[in-house]
Amino acid sequence: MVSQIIRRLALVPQGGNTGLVGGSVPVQDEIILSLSRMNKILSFDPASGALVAQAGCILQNLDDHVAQHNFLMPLDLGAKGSCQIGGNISTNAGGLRLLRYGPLHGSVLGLEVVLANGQVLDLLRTLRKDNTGIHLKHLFIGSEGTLGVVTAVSIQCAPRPSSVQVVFLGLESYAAVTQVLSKARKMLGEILSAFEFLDAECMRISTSFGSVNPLGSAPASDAGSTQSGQIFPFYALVETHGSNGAHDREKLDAFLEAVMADGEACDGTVAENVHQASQIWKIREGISEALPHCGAVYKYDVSLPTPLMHRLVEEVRAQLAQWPGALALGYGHVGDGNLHLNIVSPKAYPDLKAQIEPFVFEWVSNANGSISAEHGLGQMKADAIYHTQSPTAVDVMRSIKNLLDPQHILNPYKMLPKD
Ligand SMILES: O=C(O)CC[C@@H](O)C(=O)O
Ligand SMILES: [Zn+2]
Repeated sequence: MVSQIIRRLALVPQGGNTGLVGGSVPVQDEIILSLSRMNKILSFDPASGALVAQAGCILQNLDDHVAQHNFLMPLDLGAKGSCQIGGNISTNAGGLRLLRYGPLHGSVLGLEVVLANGQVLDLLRTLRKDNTGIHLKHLFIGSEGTLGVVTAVSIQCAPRPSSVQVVFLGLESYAAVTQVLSKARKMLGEILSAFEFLDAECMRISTSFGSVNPLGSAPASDAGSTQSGQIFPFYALVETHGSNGAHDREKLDAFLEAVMADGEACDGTVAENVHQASQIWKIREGISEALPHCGAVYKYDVSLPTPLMHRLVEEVRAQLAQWPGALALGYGHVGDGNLHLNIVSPKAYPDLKAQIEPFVFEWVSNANGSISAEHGLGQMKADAIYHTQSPTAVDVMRSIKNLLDPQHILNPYKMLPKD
C-alpha cells in the first residue's frame, strides 16, 4: 500500500469477478488487487448470529459454515459458488431473498477497510446498535471499491429456516403477477422469502438450455386449466422460509387455493421435496446463464414501480422489429420492484444498443425508477448516473471521492461519470 501511495499506481479490487457492469475489470493499466487469499472465517457467535470473515471468503462457503450452527447468510445470489463477500458488500449485492432479509445496509454490522492513503479503517464491530457519530460503514457498501478496499466484514446472519416451501405458478398476464404478489404478502406474511417472476420468452430460453418446466408436462390442474403442456405468458416462483413445516404448508395450500379460485393463477405446483424445489429454482437462476448462448446480450437491471415493470419490456419489444431475431425478455425480483430486462440477438447490432439504451434509461427515469437496481454502475453504466441521481447528489459523491481518494487510485473510471 505504502509504495502505491508513493507511485500513485491505480488498482482495481477484485473478488469473484462475477459482476455484470465491469466494476472489477481494469479499464486501462490498473493493477488487479485480488482478495481471494484473504479467505479466513474469523469468528461466529451462535448466540447473536454475528459472523466475522475476511473479504475473499466465497459466499457459499460462509453459508455452509453458518449452516452448522443453524444460521443462514442474509443474502443469496445465483453466483454464490464463486462471488466473494467483499465484492458483495462493495456492490451492495441484492439477490434472491432481499424481500425477506433486507439489503446489506441493514445486515452489515461492521467493516475493515483499507483507505487510499494506506490507513486501515477498523469499523469491524459486531454491535447491532451503535449511534456514535456518522455510520461510516455505509460509505463503503455499494461504492464499488472507489472509496476504500473492504478487507473484512462483520455481518448479521439470520436463523436458518427449518421449513422451505416453493410454489411455481403459471399466469395469463402481468397484472395477475402483481395480484398474486399482493396475495402472497397478505397470506404468507412473515414466512414469504422470495417472489420472482419470468415471462414466456425466459421460460423458452431457460428450458432450451437444460431447465425443466414443472407446469409444461403436468396433467391439467384441479382448477381446470386447459393450458398445461403449453407455455404460459408469465410465471411466478414463490418461496417461504419458516419454522413449522405443517403450518407453512397449510398457509401455502390456502394461498394456492385462493389464487386458483380467484382466477389469478392458471396452474401451479408445490415442490414436494428439495430436488423439486431446486429444479424450480433452476428455471429462474438458469435464465442468466442461458442468455449468452443466444448471441449478443444487452442487460438492464432497473427498479420500477411494480405495476409498470413489464410494460417497459413490452415497449422495448415493440421497437425491436428493425433488428431481425432480436428478443426482449423480462424477469426478476418482482417482490422488490427489480426488473431484469435483457435483449438477446443472434448477432451484435451496433445501432441496437445506441438506440435502445437511451430509450430504456429515459423511460425508467420518467417513471422515477433506478437505472441500476442491484448490479451497480461499474464502467458500463457510470455515465448514465444522472438518469437516477440529481447533479447535486453526484457532486456530493464526487466530494466524498475526492476526500477519501484525492489521487483517484481506487477503482478509477468506475461508478462516477467522466465529466
Ligand atoms: O443477468 C441478469 O440480467 C440478472 C442476474 C441476476 O441479478 C439475477 O437475478 O439472476
Ligand atoms: Zn438479480
